[in-house]
Amino acid sequence: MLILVLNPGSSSLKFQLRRSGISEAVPGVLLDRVVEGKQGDALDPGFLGDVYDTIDAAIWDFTGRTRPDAIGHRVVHGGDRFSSPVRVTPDVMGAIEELEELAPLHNAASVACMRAATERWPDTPQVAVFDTAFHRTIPEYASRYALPEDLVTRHGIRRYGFHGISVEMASRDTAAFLGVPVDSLNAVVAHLGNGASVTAVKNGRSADTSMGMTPLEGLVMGTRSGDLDPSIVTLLQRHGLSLDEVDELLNHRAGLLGLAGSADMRAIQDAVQSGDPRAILASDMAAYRLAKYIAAYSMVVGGAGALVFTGGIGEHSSPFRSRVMSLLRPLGLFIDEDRNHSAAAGARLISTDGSAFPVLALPSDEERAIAEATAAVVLSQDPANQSPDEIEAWPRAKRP
Ligand SMILES: Nc1ncnc2c1ncn2[C@@H]1O[C@H](COP(=O)(O)OP(=O)(O)O)[C@@H](O)[C@H]1O
Ligand SMILES: CC(=O)OP(=O)(O)O
Ligand SMILES: [Mg+2]
Repeated sequence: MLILVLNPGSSSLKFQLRRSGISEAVPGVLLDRVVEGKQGDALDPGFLGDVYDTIDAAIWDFTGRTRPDAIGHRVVHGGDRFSSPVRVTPDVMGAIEELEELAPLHNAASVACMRAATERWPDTPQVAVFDTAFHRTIPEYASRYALPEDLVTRHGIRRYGFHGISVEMASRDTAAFLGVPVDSLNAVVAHLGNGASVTAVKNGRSADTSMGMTPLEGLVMGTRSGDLDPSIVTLLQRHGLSLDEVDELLNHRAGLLGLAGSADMRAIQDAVQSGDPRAILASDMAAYRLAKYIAAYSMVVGGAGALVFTGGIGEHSSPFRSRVMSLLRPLGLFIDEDRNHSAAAGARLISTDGSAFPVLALPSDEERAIAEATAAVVLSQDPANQSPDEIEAWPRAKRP
C-alpha cells in the first residue's frame, strides 16, 4: 500500500510517502520532506497546491501511478470524541474544525490538508490519527483542573495532552532498545520540538503530561509561554490588551521567541555560544522547567526506568540535553558527553553506565505511527486494498 502521511506541526509541514507491509530490509520511505513555514501557510491554497504537486510528481516517479492508496493525517486535537484513528468524512472534518479553538496552531491546518486532498485525490481513503488519543489513560486526579464540576462539564475542561503519537512510538522504540515489553516500561518521555511536552509513561501508558486542555501549558516552547499564573491573563486584559491580543501573545510571541528573539533552538544555541545573556536566560529557563517536570514525573511513574529525549531539539540538541542533565544529578543521572555528541542515527544512549537509569536520545517517528494506523483502518474496512503483487511490480521505484 502506498501511503501519504501529512503532519502539520506549528512550525512546519512534514510529509512522507511510505509503503506499508514492507520487510525491514526494504526501505519503506520513498519521499521524506519538511517544508518549514510560518503558522497558517497550510491555509494558503497556493502553498498546499505546490506541496501536492511535488507529491503527485513523486508518486508518478516511484510507482507510475497517479494517486496514493491511502492518506494519513496527524490531527493534534481530538477532543472528547476521538480516542482512536478514524476514516475522514465530511462529518469528521467538521468535528476537527470545531476543535480549532483548542488547538489554534494546528487543527485548521489539518482540515485544510484534508479538504485539498479530497479535491486532488477524491477516490483515496483518508484517516485522521490523533495526538490526544494516547493520553486517554491519564487518571482523573491528574487530568482535572481544580474548578467546579458544572463548569468543567459545560465547557469540556480537562487535560487532554498532545504529542501522543510521538510518545507512544518513542515508548515502543525505548522498550525495544532496552529489551523489555512495552507494557512494563516506566519512563519519562520529553518531546521537544517547536511545541514541547513531557509525559509520564507508566506500564507503557500515559499517566500524566505537561500540556493541558490546549498545547499551551507546560514547558517553555518556541513561541509559547507554557505554565504561567492565570492571573497574568486577566491582569493583561485589565491593563488594556484584548482577549485576542493575549491569545496571540501567549501562543505566538512568547517562549524562546519572546525571551531571546528566536523560536529556533539552533539560533538560540549559537547566541548562547557568543555570550548573549538573553539566549542564556531563555535556554536556562527551558532546561530548568523541563528538569522540574522530569523529577516530578519520575515519581509519578513509580520510579523511572528510562528518560527519553525526542523531537527536533530532543534528538539533535546535545547542548540542551547536557544543560538539562546537569540539573538531574540529584536523581543519579549523569551524561556521557562522548555519547551525547555521537552523530549516530537511531536510538542511542547518552547517560553513563553508572547512572540510576538509562537516558536515550531518539528520533521522533510520528510518520511511521500514522502510516501504520492508516493502513490498519483502511484494511479493516477494505481488505482489497492490500496488493503486495503490485508493490513488487514497481519497476520504476527509486531509492530516496
Ligand atoms: N541540529 C539541531 N540542533 C539543535 N536544534 C535543532 C536541530 N535540528 C532541529 N532543531 C530544533 O528543533 C526544533 C523543531 O523541532 P520539530 O520537532 O521539527 O518541530 P515541529 O514538529 O514542532 O515543527 C527547532 O527549535 C529547531 O531549532
Ligand atoms: C502539539 C504540538 O505542539 O505539536 P508541534 O510540536 O508539532 O507543533
Ligand atoms: Mg512536531
